[in-house]
Amino acid sequence: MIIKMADETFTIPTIDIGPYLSDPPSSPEAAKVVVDQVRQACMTTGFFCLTGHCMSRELQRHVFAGCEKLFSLPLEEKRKLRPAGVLKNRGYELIGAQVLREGTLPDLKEGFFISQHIPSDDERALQHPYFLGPNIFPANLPDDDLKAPCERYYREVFGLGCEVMKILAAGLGYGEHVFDEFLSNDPAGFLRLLHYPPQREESGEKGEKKEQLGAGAHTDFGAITLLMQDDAGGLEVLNNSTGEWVPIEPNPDAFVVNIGDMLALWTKGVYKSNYHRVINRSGKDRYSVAFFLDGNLETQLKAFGEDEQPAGAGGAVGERRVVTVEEHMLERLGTTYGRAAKSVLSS
Ligand SMILES: O=C(O)CCC(=O)C(=O)O
Ligand SMILES: [Fe+2]
Repeated sequence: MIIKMADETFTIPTIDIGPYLSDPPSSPEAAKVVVDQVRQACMTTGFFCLTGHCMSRELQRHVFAGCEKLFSLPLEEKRKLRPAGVLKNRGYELIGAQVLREGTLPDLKEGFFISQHIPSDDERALQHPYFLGPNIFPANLPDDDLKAPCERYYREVFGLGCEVMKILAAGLGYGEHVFDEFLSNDPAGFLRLLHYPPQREESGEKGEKKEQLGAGAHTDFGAITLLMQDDAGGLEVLNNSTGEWVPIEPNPDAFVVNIGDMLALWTKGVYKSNYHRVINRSGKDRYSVAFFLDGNLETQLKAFGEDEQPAGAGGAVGERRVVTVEEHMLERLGTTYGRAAKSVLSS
């Protein structure tokens, strides 16, 4: 019998970025330590817990309180919160709408997307109707319960995400302006408020049912993700060399930051976009808020230091085509949500 030992080299560090952010600046040496720690995390697990940020605990609590109120609305109210037209990533996402891992049951979670509010007749929304458009909020929740804290949180977490991108740029060696274009032209970013009902570890008899997860194993599509989780726990990261799922313990002071597929592509896999999943074994409801930094929809995704290469999905074999951020996002969203539709149809 082979007994798998826990791999102590697979650690998800907690990195205090305070010395990098501090105003007046702390010593260049202290800022460099932050840059190096972040680079190391990106090259190994692709995950770190970020502390030393300026977001207030009060705002975070306010957003979580908003999540509870939103998700406890009657289902028929939540179902109405769907965007018009082709706009994705706004409004309510039903339990079971997404299958992140092929072969598993639809995820046991419900979500709600918020982004920058852009009126539907705005030129930017007309040009990018899939990702730029108006936010949707439930009419029967006071603005102060959900809209106001979430809009403020969105602005602040976006700012924090941009700071993380600066730290990444400082460690990458392609110059401090390497992400300037990506972060220009109304860069896209999305908040996803998430609710995971409690679940039993195994649903159904062994072998009879497919695996049920809160969120199936997946990598994130964008550049980076900043996640605020409550105290329920359940987020796990894959240690590829042992196959073990490593929990990320909740820390109210920390954002969980992870590298997404775009950074892996830019760095040709030097920065890891790692698999993670959620199983809510806490016996109570779990809430989390993910912020995905997806950037300038027109940016072409190609590895740093290369003029052109086939990137992402969508390019035919042998065709040297570079996809844009928008094409990449559409392809990834199409795959995971398409799977859920198939799974519902076949169940
Ligand atoms: O809820 C979590 O802890 C993780 C969510 C997640 O991985 C995602 O939405 O991509
Ligand atoms: Fe994720």
